[in-house]
Formats: sequence, structure tokens, C-alpha cells
Amino acid sequence: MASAIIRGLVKHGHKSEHILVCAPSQHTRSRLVKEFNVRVHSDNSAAVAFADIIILAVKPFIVPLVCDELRPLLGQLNEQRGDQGGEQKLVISIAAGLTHASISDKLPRNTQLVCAMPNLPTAIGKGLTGLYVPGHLDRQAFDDAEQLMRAVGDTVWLEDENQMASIVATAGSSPAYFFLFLEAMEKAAIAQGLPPKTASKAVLQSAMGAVSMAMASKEGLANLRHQVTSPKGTTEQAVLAFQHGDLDALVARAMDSAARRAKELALG
Ligand SMILES: NC(=O)C1=CN([C@@H]2O[C@H](COP(=O)(O)OP(=O)(O)OC[C@H]3O[C@@H](n4cnc5c(N)ncnc54)[C@H](OP(=O)(O)O)[C@@H]3O)[C@@H](O)[C@H]2O)C=CC1
Ligand SMILES: O=C(O)[C@@H]1CCC=N1
Repeated sequence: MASAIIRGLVKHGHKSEHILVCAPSQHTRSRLVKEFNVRVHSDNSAAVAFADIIILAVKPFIVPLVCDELRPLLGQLNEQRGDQGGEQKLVISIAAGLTHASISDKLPRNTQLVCAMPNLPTAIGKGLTGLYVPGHLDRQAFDDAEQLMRAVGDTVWLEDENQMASIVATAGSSPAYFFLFLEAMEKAAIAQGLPPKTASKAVLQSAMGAVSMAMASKEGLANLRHQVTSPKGTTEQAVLAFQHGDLDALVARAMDSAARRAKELALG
């Protein structure tokens, strides 16, 4: 996910020399230098010395270990900046499930922390990121987090931290559902006899057309669907097959499973 954010930021015009990536493996560091020409370091505390905005983009169970490494220097530099009336460093966590309080507890007191849930299309500037800070904190103070994630797509602020699990299910994980559905369509089209390249083009262009149309239209998804579905026509048969398979219930079950997993990750 870090690579996707970096790709999106660099595409949007962020200078690669202003980005420092900390990763333990030499292989990953070399790949990122080769791909984006970013700075790299093996020591996570180098990020605190270098950056005003620090993104925690590790697996949820690694976040506490990384916070332990960031805490001493982060506390020291934020205290210095506080004394001088300067801006505090901002930490953004993209770890699925982890709560604001659980990460805050691992960082120096009063660290500016935003919980964010981006998704993979940030890599091409078309991401969706859910953002959360507790209600008693002023969101204006977190403009930098919103601006950064806006550079790689759209953003939504969440009122209630419990909504974060739904954003994981609806946006963080969902590109995989769409890929899965498109894969299934591609396989079916090939099974019906289309050449693989033709099947792929027909599936992807149709998906892009449908999504672009839905985004541009004020009519709502069900209305657009009805426009395709001629009475007694071909689409009706396909829609009926999906409905007989209880697509709505299946999708709800899948999304509930993702949201439930996000809540489990919060518990560690
Ligand atoms: N994948 C996605 O679409 C999304 C993921 N997320 C969240 O992003 C986070 C990362 O997920 P994802 O990108 O899929 O995972 P990956 O396994 O692809 O990446 C994790 C990265 O963490 C690095 N890492 C491991 N240990 C440390 C450490 N101690 N200090 C610093 N870096 C470390 C690894 O570096 P190395 O290669 O050197 O081991 C690796 O590059 C998760 O919390 C996930 O919930 C959120 C939204 C979407
Ligand atoms: O599958 C995961 O856990 C991560 C979080 C959202 C997308 N990928």
C-alpha cells in the first residue's frame, strides 16, 4: 500500500527526494529507489528526523513495534517544536482495524495522529481514503492529512470511529471484490468462446463505462440498471440469475466478514 501512495504522490507532482521510506529489507528499499528514486533508510526513527508527516504503513501487528521505535525522537522533537511555537509532526496510520486510542497510547502524549483507510487505486490518483480523528480534536488541525490523501484520490471524514470498519469493507478491501467479479466475467466470456484479449477488453471497458456513467449521473444505480434491462430481454435473464443466487445477501455477508475482521484486528 505504501508503494501505491508513493506512486500516487509522485504522479501528482510530489518530489521523490521529499519522500523517505523506512523498510527493513534491502530488497524492498532497492526496489523503491529503482522505481521512484525516493530516499530510503533501514531505521524507522530516520523518518521522524526527516519528515513532517509520517505514514505508518505496516501490518497492524507491527504498528506497536514501530511506534516504540518512533517514540523517543518524536517526543523530543515535538517538545522542541512546542517550545518554539512550531507545528507538531503529524502521524497517519493506515493500519486496518487499529483504533486511534490504541495507536495514540503508543506515541508521545499529544502526538497529532490521524487514522486513515486508503485503497489501492491511490496509485493512479483515484483512491478513496476514510479519515478519522476523535471528535474533541479540531479537524482543521488535520488539513495536512486530508491534503496529502486528496493528492491521491478523494477523501471522506468519518464521524464515528466504528464507521472505520465499514470503510475498510467498502473502500479499503473493495478493489479486490471488483477484481474478483471482473475475473469471473472474463472467465465466463472466454468459456463462451471469446478470445482472451477480446474478453478482457470487453469486460474492463464495460466496467469503466458503467462506473464513469454512474459517477456522472444523478439518476442512481437502480435507475441506470433499469435502462440496460429491456423487458423480456437479455440483461433481465442475467439479473434474474444473480438474484436467484441472492447476490445482495452474498455481498452483505462478504462485507460483514471484512468489517468483522477489521474489528478483530483492533483487538490484536
Ligand atoms: N493493501 C491494501 O490494499 C491496503 C492496506 N492497508 C493497510 O496497509 C498496511 C500495510 O499493508 P500492505 O501494504 O498490504 O502490506 P505489505 O506486506 O505489502 O507491506 C508492509 C510493509 O511493511 C514493511 N515492514 C515490515 N516490518 C517493518 C518494520 N518493523 N518497520 C518498517 N517497515 C516494516 C515491509 O517492508 P519489507 O518489505 O522491507 O519487509 C513491507 O514493505 C496494513 O496495515 C494494511 O491494513 C490499508 C488499506 C489498503
Ligand atoms: O486486506 C487487508 O487487510 C488490507 C486492509 C484493506 C485492504 N487490504
